[in-house]
Amino acid sequence: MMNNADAAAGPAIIVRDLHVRRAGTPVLHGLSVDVPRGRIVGLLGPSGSGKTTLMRSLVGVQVVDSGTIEVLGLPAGSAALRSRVAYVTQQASVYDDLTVRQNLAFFRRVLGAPASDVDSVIERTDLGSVEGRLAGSLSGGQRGRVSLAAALLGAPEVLVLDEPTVGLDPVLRVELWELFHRLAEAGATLLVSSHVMDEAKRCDRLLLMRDGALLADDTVPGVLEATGTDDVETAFLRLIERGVPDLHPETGSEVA
Ligand SMILES: Nc1ncnc2c1ncn2[C@@H]1O[C@H](COP(=O)(O)OP(=O)(O)OP(=O)(O)O)[C@@H](O)[C@H]1O
Repeated sequence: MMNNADAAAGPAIIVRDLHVRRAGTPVLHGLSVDVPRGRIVGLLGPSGSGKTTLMRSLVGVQVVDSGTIEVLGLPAGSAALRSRVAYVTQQASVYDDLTVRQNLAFFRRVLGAPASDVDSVIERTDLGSVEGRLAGSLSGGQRGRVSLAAALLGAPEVLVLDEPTVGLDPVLRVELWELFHRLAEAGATLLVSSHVMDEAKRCDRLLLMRDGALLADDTVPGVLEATGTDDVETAFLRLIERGVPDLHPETGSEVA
C-alpha cells in the first residue's frame, strides 16, 4: 500500500497523448489523463467509447500506437508493476475445476503473496459461504467476486476494475463499493469502469468518455456544477450536447 514517499510522488497514472487502434480502427485519439493516488476514479461512457481499451493500455496488455503511460512512476506493463497493479476484466478469470479457495491459493502462490491473504480476501469479498464450491458451479456475480478476490491478493497499489459490479444485486453492489472505499482509504488507487451512472456518485473523480476522448475529468460536484444538474446521467448528456469538455485535472489531488 501507499507510503508517504509515494503520496508525494504525484499521480498514480499519467497518460499523455495516447493513440490506440483496434483492428485498424482508431479507438483512442490522443487521450491524456492523470489518475490521482489513493482515490476512486470512475470511468464512465457509452458502450464502445474505449473504456476497456484505455484500461488494457494502462495495465500493459494493449498494443498502443503512440503516447506514454506511466504507472507508479514506471512505464505501463513493466515487470516491476506485475504485483503492484491488478486488473479485473469483464470476464471472470477463474479455473472452473478448482474450488474458490483452491483458485485463490493458486493465484496467491503465483503472486508470492502471504498465505494469510487467502482468508483475508475471501472475507473481504464475502465468499466464505461458497469457498468450498467449484468455481464452475457459481453464479456470474459470484465468479466475478472470485476474480476480484484474486486481484486483491498481495495488496496491489493500483486496481483497474472493468465493470466489477455487473450482475450483482443491490446489496452486494453497496458492499463492494464500501470495500473499494476501504481500499482507497488504505492508500490504493482504483480505476473503476461502470455503465451505472448511479455508481458514479460513489467515486472521488469521474472520467466521462465518448468516442475515445474525455468529455469530463472532474470531481462529481464539479461535473454536476459545470452542467447545472444534480444527476450524473443528465450531466453526461448535457456535456455531449454542449460538445465542450469539462476538464479540471488540476484538482486531481482534492477529495470530492
Ligand atoms: N478485440 C477487438 N477487436 C477489434 N475491435 C475491438 C476489439 N475490442 C473492442 N474493439 C472496438 O474498440 C472500440 C472500443 O471498445 P472498448 O471495449 O474499449 O469500449 P468500452 O467503452 O469498454 O465498451 P463496453 O462498455 O461495451 O465494454 C469499439 O469500437 C470496439 O468495437
